Amino acid sequence: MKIAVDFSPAQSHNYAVHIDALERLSFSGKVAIVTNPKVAGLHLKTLLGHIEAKELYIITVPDGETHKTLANVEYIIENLLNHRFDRNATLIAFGGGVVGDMVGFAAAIFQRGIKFIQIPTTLLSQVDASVGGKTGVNNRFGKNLVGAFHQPSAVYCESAFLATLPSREFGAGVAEIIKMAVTFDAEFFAFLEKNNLHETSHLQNAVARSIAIKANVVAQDEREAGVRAVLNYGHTFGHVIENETGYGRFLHGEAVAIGMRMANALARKLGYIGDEEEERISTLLRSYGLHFSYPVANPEAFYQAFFLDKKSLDATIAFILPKGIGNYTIVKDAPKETVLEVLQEFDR
Ligand SMILES: NC(=O)c1ccc[n+]([C@@H]2O[C@H](COP(=O)([O-])OP(=O)(O)OC[C@H]3O[C@@H](n4cnc5c(N)ncnc54)[C@H](O)[C@@H]3O)[C@@H](O)[C@H]2O)c1
Ligand SMILES: O=C(O)C(=O)C[C@@H](O)[C@H](O)[C@H](O)COP(=O)(O)O
Ligand SMILES: [Zn+2]
Repeated sequence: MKIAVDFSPAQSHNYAVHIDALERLSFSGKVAIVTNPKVAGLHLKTLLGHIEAKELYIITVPDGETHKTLANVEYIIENLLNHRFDRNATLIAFGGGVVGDMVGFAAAIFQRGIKFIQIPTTLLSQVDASVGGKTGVNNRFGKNLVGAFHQPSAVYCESAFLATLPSREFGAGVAEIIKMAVTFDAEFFAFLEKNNLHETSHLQNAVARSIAIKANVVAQDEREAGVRAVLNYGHTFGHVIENETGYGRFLHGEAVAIGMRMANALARKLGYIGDEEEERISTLLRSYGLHFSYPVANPEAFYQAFFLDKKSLDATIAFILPKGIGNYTIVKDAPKETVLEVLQEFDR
């Protein structure tokens, strides 16, 4: 199957997301596969069987969110310079979203931009991170605060790679799937309520639907001037949680799941969803182990951190909230007291 990411009329960077269709990839210029030791140990041999290149290098970066740093992007770039890479070169991001975001950023800035291909190996990176061209790294101030929009030239999602994924990582990917259903597609949400994604055919269906939603959104609004911000549902809160907890306690998808429940509590207080809708979303999250307790230690500090969010413009915070199920609203005037109430009451 193939899903187009079509930026018409500016078609220069259109590409396709290929699902279970990885055959032979041939390159005339130099190629570097960038991965981490875990993914390399599990799947690199399989990938190498699909690559044909005169000069191929493997670059490994350390595993984990704490390593999604500018220093590691520089490490990738120095490897490319050592091997005399030029503008005809291609990078292949082989791993989860951490590898994908860093490799995409390295490709965006190496000699002002070279091609890269995403071969995502986690559920989260297949349904979300590999599509749409958001690349970048974290720093001590927060998540993804340094980066660039740089679209891949192709994405290959192979379900076979997911066979080795630990169950917590599976759940983290489901969180981003639920995010897309809550905000864009009530029918998809009902599908998720009825069908367990541990069953292969349901998972295949959900992966394809999520990618189609994401492709459609980013094609309309590549640089997040409007609708793309909705893909940030749960993230305004979730990114603060990831940063507060040192990028170690929760996986990205888990922090987003907590963030979605915080956003839902705000949406309920502001009248955009009712108790029943809030409960339906919580029940679905709970069924994938995504119902974590997170008493907010310092609500004021948590609130101040929202101003570092990239959606915060001119000192205004933008909250992405569900409006019923399958629809969204972007709220820029949420009263501070109401937001603080949500944070104070959360999980107590
Ligand atoms: N650019 C975007 O649009 C976008 C979207 C969503 C998330 N993200 C970013 O993606 C990151 C999260 O990505 P992630 O959830 O893939 O995390 P990750 O990249 O850290 O991967 C999760 C873990 O799974 C391991 N792994 C990868 N593939 C495996 C496999 N097939 N079998 C066994 N283990 C495997 C990794 O080595 C890692 O330990 C965050 O940094 C987040 O900010 C970016
Ligand atoms: O593609 C997008 O747009 C998203 O917001 C997808 C998110 O799941 C992802 O975590 C993204 O990296 C967050 O974006 P950010 O701009 O808030 O860093
Ligand atoms: Zn995300």
